[in-house]
Amino acid sequence: MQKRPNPVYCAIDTVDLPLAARLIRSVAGSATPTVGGIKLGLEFFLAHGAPGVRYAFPAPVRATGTGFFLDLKLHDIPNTVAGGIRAVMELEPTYITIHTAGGAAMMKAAAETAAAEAARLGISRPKLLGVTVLTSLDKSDLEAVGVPSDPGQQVLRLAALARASGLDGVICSPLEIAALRRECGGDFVLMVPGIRPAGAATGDQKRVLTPAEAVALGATHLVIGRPITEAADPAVAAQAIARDLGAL
Ligand SMILES: O=c1ccn([C@@H]2O[C@H](COP(=O)(O)O)[C@@H](O)[C@H]2O)c(=O)[nH]1
Repeated sequence: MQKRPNPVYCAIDTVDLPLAARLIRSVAGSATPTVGGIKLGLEFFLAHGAPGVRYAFPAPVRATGTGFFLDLKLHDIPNTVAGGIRAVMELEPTYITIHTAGGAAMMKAAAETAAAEAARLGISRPKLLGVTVLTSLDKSDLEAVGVPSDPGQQVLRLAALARASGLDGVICSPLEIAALRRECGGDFVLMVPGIRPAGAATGDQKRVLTPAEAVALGATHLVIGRPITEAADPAVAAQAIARDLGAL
């Protein structure tokens, strides 16, 4: 039977550089990777920057076709965010995140800068994804910061703004996938954290579903961190998820 592409991006959230390199090798370094991509974000990038990315996620591992999601969640004035995009382009990320709450002008500046820099460097343009409502937040958290809508409505509003501003997709929780697919169409990238295999600890995540549920609803990619990286054997944990999704 034809295997599906593996939709799982494994979140490597650690400041321990050798550990990050080991984790990446274990899930993505073999001839049959157990994840479709690697996500490096705030914690890792603040500690190790671009040299750390090149060390922990070297070209031979990327050459297996493993995607690279650089989850920096940029949020500043348009000129500063454009500069941030320029600064990481040579790492050739597949995806970069910016906060939709930074507004339309910021998102447009980021999208235009990514396209112009990719052309100048002769590399593929990274896809820009807008962070909507963090998956660790629920309705009462939104109310506490002065947003009276429920998370579902707020995510739809921010995703529409992201799309109109030239972004390729958004980060959303699994609970918003179906509505976003209806509103934003089949090509809009839905990168979905808040994913927990049945029985796994939710930790600080509040809007969660299982990997199979999120894929059935129409997620493009799933972001899964601790259920893989904190397992006794991360490669085996990732393999079980991939098998469940028909991707191995
Ligand atoms: O709304 C968001 C946006 C980003 N994330 C990131 O995804 C992973 C999830 O890790 P788990 O260990 O599977 O909870 C993490 O790197 C977050 O920074 C998110 O969870 N929610």
